[in-house]
Amino acid sequence: MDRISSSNSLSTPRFRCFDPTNSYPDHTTNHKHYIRTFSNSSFNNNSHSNSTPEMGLLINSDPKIETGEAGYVLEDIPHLSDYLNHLPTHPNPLQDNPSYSAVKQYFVDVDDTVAHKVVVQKNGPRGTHFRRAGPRQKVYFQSDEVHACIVTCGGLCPGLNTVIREIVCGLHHMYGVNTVLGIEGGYKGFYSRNTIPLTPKIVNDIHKRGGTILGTSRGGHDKSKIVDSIQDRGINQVYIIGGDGTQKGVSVIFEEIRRRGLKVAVAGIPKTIDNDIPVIDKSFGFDTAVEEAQRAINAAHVEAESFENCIGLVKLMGRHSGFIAMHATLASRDVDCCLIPESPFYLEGPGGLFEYIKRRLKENGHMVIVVAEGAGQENLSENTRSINQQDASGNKLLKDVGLWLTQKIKDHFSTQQNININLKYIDPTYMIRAVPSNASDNVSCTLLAQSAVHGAMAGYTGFTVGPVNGRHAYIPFHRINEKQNKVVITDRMWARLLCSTNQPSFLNAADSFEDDHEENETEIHAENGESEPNGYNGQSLIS
Ligand SMILES: Nc1ncnc2c1ncn2[C@@H]1O[C@H](COP(=O)(O)OP(=O)(O)O)[C@@H](O)[C@H]1O
Ligand SMILES: O=P(O)(O)OC[C@H]1O[C@](O)(COP(=O)(O)O)[C@@H](O)[C@@H]1O
Ligand SMILES: [Mg+2]
Repeated sequence: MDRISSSNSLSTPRFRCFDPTNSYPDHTTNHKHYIRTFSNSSFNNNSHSNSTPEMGLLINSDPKIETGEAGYVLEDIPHLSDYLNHLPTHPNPLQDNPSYSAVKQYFVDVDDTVAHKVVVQKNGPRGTHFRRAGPRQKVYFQSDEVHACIVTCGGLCPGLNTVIREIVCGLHHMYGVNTVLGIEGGYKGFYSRNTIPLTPKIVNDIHKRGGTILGTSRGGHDKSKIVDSIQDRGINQVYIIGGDGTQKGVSVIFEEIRRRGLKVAVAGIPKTIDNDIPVIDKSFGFDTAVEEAQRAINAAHVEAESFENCIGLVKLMGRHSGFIAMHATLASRDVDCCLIPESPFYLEGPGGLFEYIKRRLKENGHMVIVVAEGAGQENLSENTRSINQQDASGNKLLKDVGLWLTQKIKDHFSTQQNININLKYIDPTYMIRAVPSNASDNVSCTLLAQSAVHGAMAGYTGFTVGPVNGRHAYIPFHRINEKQNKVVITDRMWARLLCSTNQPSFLNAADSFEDDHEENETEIHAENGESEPNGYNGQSLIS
């Protein structure tokens, strides 16, 4: 097995994945290949161990990348045994669980990996793969040894409570774990808030409620204090549920835990209503958000139909990624125009928004516009745009594109066209975020939680779990944190949307898009190479 830095080699030898949770004769030699460990004496969960490489622990934090035949690449995740010697293993208790023991295939095979891309060319390389999630034959924790904790960070998203519930129940029912702590109020809760014990009884009904029973927050990520708190409490499995910001925070926490040489498994569970996390097919809560957005769009349509020259305008979530707006538009069929951050638009002149509005009102007497919150920010004038203002987590604060559009449309039609426009603006953001997850998201949450639990019990650490082409995989942080997932407007999904609304593409007359946004275009093409042809990360909703 070779370890490489990046490239796909077609000439590498035949390969067998090394999985420390299954017994193979080449176990030790293989693993020592990329992580050298001199000692595990620094493992001490009761003092703030500050082991450094100089003190005896040599830690390689490079990505674990292995190659195989025909351009096969495995982007692997860290394992506790990478930096801790002589960790005892135990048979997986699921082997005695009647639900799992009957069929061997319920356990993950050592060679199972999940392909990042499913659309491939006949002679192309096999490409990037991730380790498949699921139960292993061996575990690295005994049931009564596990002290787990769960924290939720960032904005709300439907399904948070379901994930909490299923981690607690998964640990208890599958692995006999009884000690799970809830950290209240996001990252800062590790050092400034109380904890609550979580048992299957306490979490029994929480999936029916919106929000998170643990509370959440932005900001307050203090790596040292968080890891101190983890050590002080004797926690050895950390489940962190949150979005793109949170996953960056998990990565930092994991690095510190590894630096201190702690036997603590760290698992990130991606939560993003905006669907802006790369690699994974989609995040839990997304389907619920799209479904809930239909209510706002329906209301806008009813209003628009009822008044003369009426426009229903709905602002949906999506700071940098227009997935909710795009899918809500495609689902609704009542939307005449969808504006997203990835597709710059303009108001005046041929091919612009005003021209289109005028035509639709003439043809139909009313129209519905859906705008993602991050759309058109480049159009908002300097005095309406909040330059450099950030929330506690460092996210740029956006101005309300809905209010801006409302004003611009009204001004334009009353002064320049002498047409009195009725405009009904709906911002359902917090109503959408606060609902409980729907049935399909509940299933996603359950699978995510269980995959995270299987991974941590098997000693894996420093990973984010998520569906990749419909199969759950353990994804290394560098892949999750390297970029944001965005709608690729050169992919066919955007063409489908343009076709369904019949709106202008805003591409033809916008010379500025080609000239002034050269960097943007490069980015779009680069991303296009990374994404599936359907414009979605993985599984297509509409093929
Ligand atoms: N680059 C980063 N490094 C460490 N922590 C971060 C980073 N970015 C965000 N965080 C922390 O992650 C948490 C959630 O981030 P935020 O952006 O608010 O929400 P989300 O995770 O939903 O994107 C916050 O507590 C924030 O301090
Ligand atoms: O008002 P808040 O709580 O900062 O949340 C608003 C933001 O939350 C989101 O819904 C989700 O953002 P996160 O992924 O950072 O949680 C964004 O679409 C929106 O801008
Ligand atoms: Mg975010």
